Amino acid sequence: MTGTGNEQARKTAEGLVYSSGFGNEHSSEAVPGALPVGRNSPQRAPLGLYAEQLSGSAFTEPRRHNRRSWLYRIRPSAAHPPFARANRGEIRSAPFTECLPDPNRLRWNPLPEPADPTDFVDGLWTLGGNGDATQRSGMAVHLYHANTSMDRRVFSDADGELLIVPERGGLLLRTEFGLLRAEPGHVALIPRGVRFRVELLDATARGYVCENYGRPFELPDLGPIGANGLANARDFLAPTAAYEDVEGPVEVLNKFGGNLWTATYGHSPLDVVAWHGSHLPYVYDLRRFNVIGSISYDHPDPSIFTVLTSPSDTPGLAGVDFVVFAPRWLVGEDTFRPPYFHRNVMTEYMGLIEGAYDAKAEGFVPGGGSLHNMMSAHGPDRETFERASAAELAPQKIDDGLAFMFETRWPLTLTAQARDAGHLQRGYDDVWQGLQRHFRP
Ligand SMILES: O=C(O)Cc1cc(O)ccc1O
Ligand SMILES: [Fe+2]
Repeated sequence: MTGTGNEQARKTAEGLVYSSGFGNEHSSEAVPGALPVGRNSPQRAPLGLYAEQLSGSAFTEPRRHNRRSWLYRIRPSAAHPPFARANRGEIRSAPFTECLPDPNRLRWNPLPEPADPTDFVDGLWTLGGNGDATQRSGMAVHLYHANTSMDRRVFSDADGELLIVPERGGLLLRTEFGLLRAEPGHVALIPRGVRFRVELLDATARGYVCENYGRPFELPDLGPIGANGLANARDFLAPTAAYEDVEGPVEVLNKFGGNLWTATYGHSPLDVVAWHGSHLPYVYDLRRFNVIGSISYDHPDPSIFTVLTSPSDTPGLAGVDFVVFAPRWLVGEDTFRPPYFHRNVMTEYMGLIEGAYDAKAEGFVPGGGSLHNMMSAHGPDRETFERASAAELAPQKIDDGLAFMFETRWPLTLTAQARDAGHLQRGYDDVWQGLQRHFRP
C-alpha cells in the first residue's frame, strides 16, 4: 500500500485497487455491467453469472449490525461435492479442554521455522482461547509460519472472522472479493465464511491470527474524543472485484465446528466477477492509527489504543479488543510513563511486530508473545521500572516498536502444544525478581 492521500478506488504502487471505508456498503465489478442495478437477484443475473447472498449476520439483526454481501459468480457455491474431515494439523478450537486455565504469566519465543513445505493453513498453530466456536462466542489465538504459497487450495472459516497480523513476510490474500496485500505493520480482516488463498510475497511468512467467534469487529465508539481519531474508518481498504476463471481441481478447506473439512471443486471458487455489500475483507495499516493519549499526567489505560472491538452482550465488556501500541510521544509530567503495575479483570495476549515494547527491557521479541491471564499481576520488568523511575521527564518519542494486544473478557486456556512448547520461555517470572523494597516510613 502507498502511504499517502486518497485511496478511494485508487491504484496502489503494487497495482492493486482498493475502495476505502470501514463498515461501508462497497460495490465493485471486474467486468463492466456484471453488477445488477436496482435489484440484487434479477431473473437472469448479468453476463450469465449466478447471484448468491453471503450473510454475516442473521437476516433480522438491527440495521447497525446487519451485514451481508451479494456475490455474482461464474458458478454457484452450492455446486460442490460432500465435505470430508481433513487433518487439522496444529489448529485447535474452543472449547479448549486440554489444559486447566493457568494463572501464571507466560511468554513464548517465536514459532520455529517449519521443517517441511508449509503453507498458511498448514502453518497455523493454536496457542489457546476461550468460549465455544459452536456458540459463536469467545476467541482463539493462533500463530502461523509458512514457507510456501497455498496452491490450488482455498480456505474459509465458518467458526469466526480472522484478524491476521503479519510479523514477518508480506501476504497476498486472494479473496472472493478481490486481492489484498498485507505486509508486516498491516492487519487483514477476513470475515466469517469468506474464501481466500494466501500467497507469500517473501520466502517465509510469520505472524499472529485472532480468530473471533463472537460479534464481528467494529470500530470503537469515540465518546469525548470526538468525530475523528484512533483508527479512522477511511483508512480501512476493501478489495475490488478480481476473479479467477480456472478449471481443474481446487481443494476448498472449511473450518467448521473446530475441525477442518475438505472438498475438491472442479474450478476455483474465487470466481466472483462483481459484488456489493458490507460483509467483506479489509486491510489496515497500523501506522495510520491516530494515537491519542495524555498530554498532562499519568499513563492512560490501553483502551485508548483500541483499533477494533468485538462487543459482547454487556456494554463496554469486549469479547475481544484489538489494541495497538503505535509510535507516539510521551510527555506526562511527574508520571511513571511505561505501562504501570496492574492486575486486570480482562485477559491480555500480547505480540510484537517489530522493535521493542516499552514495558519490557528484554525477552519480549518480535514474533513472540506473552499471556497475562485475568487478574495476573504484571507490568514493567525490573530494569524498566528502575530506568523509568529515575528518568528525566523530557518529551520522549516512542518509535522503536510496534506491539499489539488481543484483550478478552474471558480467561484464556492454553492448548497442550502451547503449554509444552519448546519455545515457551521458562522462568518468565524472573523479570519481576529483584524489585527492591524502597519503603521508608
Ligand atoms: O500489560 C501490558 O503491557 C499492556 C498494558 C499496557 C498499558 O499501557 C497499560 C495497561 C496494560 O495492561
Ligand atoms: Fe497488562
